Amino acid sequence: METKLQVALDITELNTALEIAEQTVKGGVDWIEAGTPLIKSSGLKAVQQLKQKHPDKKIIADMKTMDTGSLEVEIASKKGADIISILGTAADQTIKDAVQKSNEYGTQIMTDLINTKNPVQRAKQLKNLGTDIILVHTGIDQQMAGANPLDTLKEITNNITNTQIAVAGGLNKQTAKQAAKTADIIIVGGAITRSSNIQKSTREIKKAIKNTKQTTKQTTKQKQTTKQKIQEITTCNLADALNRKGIIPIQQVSGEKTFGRALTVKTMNGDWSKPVQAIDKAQKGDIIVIDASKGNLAVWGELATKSAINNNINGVIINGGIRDIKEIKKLKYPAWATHTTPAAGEPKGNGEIGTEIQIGPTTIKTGDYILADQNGAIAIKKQKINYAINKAKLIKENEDRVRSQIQQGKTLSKAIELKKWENQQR
Ligand SMILES: O=C(CO)[C@H](O)[C@H](O)COP(=O)(O)O
Repeated sequence: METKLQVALDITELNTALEIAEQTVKGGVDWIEAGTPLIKSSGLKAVQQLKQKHPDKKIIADMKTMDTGSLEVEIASKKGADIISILGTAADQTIKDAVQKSNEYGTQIMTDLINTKNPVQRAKQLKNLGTDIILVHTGIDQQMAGANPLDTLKEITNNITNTQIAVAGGLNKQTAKQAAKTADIIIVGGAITRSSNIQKSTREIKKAIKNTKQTTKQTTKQKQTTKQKIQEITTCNLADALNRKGIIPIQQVSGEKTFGRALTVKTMNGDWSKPVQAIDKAQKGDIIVIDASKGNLAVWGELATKSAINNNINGVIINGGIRDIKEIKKLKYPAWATHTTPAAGEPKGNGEIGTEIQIGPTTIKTGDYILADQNGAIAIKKQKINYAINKAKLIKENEDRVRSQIQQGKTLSKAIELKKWENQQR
């Protein structure tokens, strides 16, 4: 069987999902999935409308059923689904009921191995329970921590035969191509739905999975670095990704966006001794984060800035005052502070470098990451950095989709189907 390309419409606005589906069909997609978020926000009319508009395409209802297998397969089948997804972690009885009901309706069951402890063992059981397609799947939340489905796919395809294998989880053109060497169905969500040209990206992925014999070494080469991802996101995306955690309440004074590890400094009002000593202690690429308890006197100015530039320090953030603004701006140095003032204090040597500090609601430790731009600054715990950046990028790509709809003349309220989110209980 030729490898199939299935687009996963994991979006919450039905009209947008239908428009995207249209484009993917033009790009040569084989199967169309009503993603779980789409079904949960718009109901099974998403499946119904997709089937009405694309009667020749297989429509997948990504129900992720965990219980009442028979009932959920029945309602999805009645609405026009050709394939219904059931969670592999569901009870065997749920799977059996789902399979039986799908046989009655002439539909198929795709069991999703997402989050299964022993995927190979469970896949064997699912096959014996009569499931038609086994899906190797790394969920979107797991992807944020850097996981991908390719290793599990290898294990599954080495151990399971005579059953169709699907794969999903952050696949892009390169990884889809690699996966298509062994998988029968390649499921792609974000790399198509969040791309700026849906038709083109569908066509490219479709083409890539056809030529699976060619070398696939480029996976790692093409992987975006943290630095590249940082260039694409803003602190607003990051604030959304972190549910408003880590906000440092300060204002930009000078320079552009910056990113780096925090070197913390605790000092007192106007005491610029420890901040200046921190310049000598900081590593290349660090950001000096000073807590001067919003003191009215400046603890940083032009000379400290010049010294920080010499030491390749990525910026300064001050819970307190800064001065020499004209000069610092001229140097384009990335600087944030609570206020500007012409009055500096004196170097008394109070405080500590590298100690935990608290600015507003946020505790910052040396080694935490900082992203700062025109909107403000955010501290990210080092254990959360990959998740935070990946999630922020995903949020940014979702916004891009809305952005392009506005560009095409839709109002914001229409593009996001705003009314749908109103609390209808009240
Ligand atoms: O089922 C899903 C999430 O649970 C997605 O549809 C699936 O992961 C494909 O989307 P993406 O390519 O964005 O990961």
